[in-house]
Amino acid sequence: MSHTDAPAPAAAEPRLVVRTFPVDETDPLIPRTDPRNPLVWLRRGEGVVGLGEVARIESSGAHRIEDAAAAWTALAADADIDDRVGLPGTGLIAFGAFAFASHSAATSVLIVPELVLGRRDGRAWVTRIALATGDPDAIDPDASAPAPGADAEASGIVIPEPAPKRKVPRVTFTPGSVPPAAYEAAVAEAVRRIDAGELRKVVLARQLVGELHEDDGLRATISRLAEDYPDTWVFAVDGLIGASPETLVRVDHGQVSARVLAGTTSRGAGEASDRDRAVALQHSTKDLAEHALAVASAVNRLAPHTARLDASPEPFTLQLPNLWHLATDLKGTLGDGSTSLDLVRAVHPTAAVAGTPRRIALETLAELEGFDRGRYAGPVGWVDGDGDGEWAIALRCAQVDADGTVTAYAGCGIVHDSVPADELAETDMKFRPIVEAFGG
Ligand SMILES: C=C(O[C@H]1C=CC=C(C(=O)O)[C@@H]1O)C(=O)O
Repeated sequence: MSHTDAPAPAAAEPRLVVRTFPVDETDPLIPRTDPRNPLVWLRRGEGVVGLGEVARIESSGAHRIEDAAAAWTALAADADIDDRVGLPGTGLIAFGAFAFASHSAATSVLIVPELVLGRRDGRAWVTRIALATGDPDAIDPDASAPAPGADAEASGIVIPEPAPKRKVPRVTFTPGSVPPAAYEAAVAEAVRRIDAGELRKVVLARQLVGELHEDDGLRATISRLAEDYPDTWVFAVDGLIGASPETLVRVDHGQVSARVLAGTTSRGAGEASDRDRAVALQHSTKDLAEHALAVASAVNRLAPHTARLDASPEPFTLQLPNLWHLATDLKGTLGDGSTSLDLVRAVHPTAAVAGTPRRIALETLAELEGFDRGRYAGPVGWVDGDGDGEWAIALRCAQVDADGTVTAYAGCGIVHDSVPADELAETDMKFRPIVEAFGG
């Protein structure tokens, strides 16, 4: 019997082989990521960047988050993981970005990179992820368990050199489908509906659109965001790029946290006027009402999953280079073994990006905005093999499409005493990070 007549072996399911090693240093991270498809998650210089792609989970529709979560759990359950660092972001991870709305044409993605470089708490690491088919001949020998004491170098892992610093690409933005006057009219209509008792709050956004001609300039844009807005989550996932100050939810070994933002004012010109603006924000009935609804939506959705959940007693003012926000931090303990993606599903969309009541707010914003938000205001972040992860709300961001179209988004919470011209001015403040990071 020739070998071709032998019974075919059962097709083996592909499985991920994951090796994390400590290394001396991975700084700077952003200049080492893939120039064309950067994967980035950073705050205050710490976090992870990814290169390459070994697996991608795509989903869409009303069940996009739970479908992705189930596929991820199945993929991770089978993975062969050797993590010699043991920090958040080491071992197996996927970067993710989800569409805001169930009806969106945008796909939601979880991307497993081939190489992850990270730094946290003064430690640096590299993770290599390979897809093995189960056929011993197909397994990359370098990706199988390294000999005891082997390090990244001995395992054949080469850390990419950082690219030289370059100027940010220049993108000229113009209003998208909602010109400024139409935005003001939409805000006025939302206030009318709120006053008529149809809903209490709705978040209305508008877009700016531009064209990117240099497809490898994105690392400079992301570096600029990280330099100018170090206290935000700077992210890049599948062309979605931004610097969000709002933590949707983090899960780390049973600990849950979130930062809820809603209520905004501009920075003052001098020190005294800047302080006055923050104090006025903290006492503004309009902003406090807008904020309280956002906190209530997050707390009500997280509470069933937590054994304990504490909120900072009063909203505090969060200073960013372009504006002040009202902020509330939530901290708690997981009560039901949920993963970070389970909690993402539970809380998204909060009233910081949708409104109250949620269903009516979603219908109202879809009608009054008149465009597909794509992944703007959706969850963006990462999840690990145990389900822990960090997720922000994709704000102060733009989606860069394969044809070079750049769509930036900004929105405002509208309540009964919102003034259309003020809300329009607020969107301009919120566009600033992303417009400037594209040379504007
Ligand atoms: C919807 C956005 O911001 C939200 C987060 C913080 C403050 C907000 C506000 O004051 O309106 C928004 O709720 C956006 O930046 O596009």
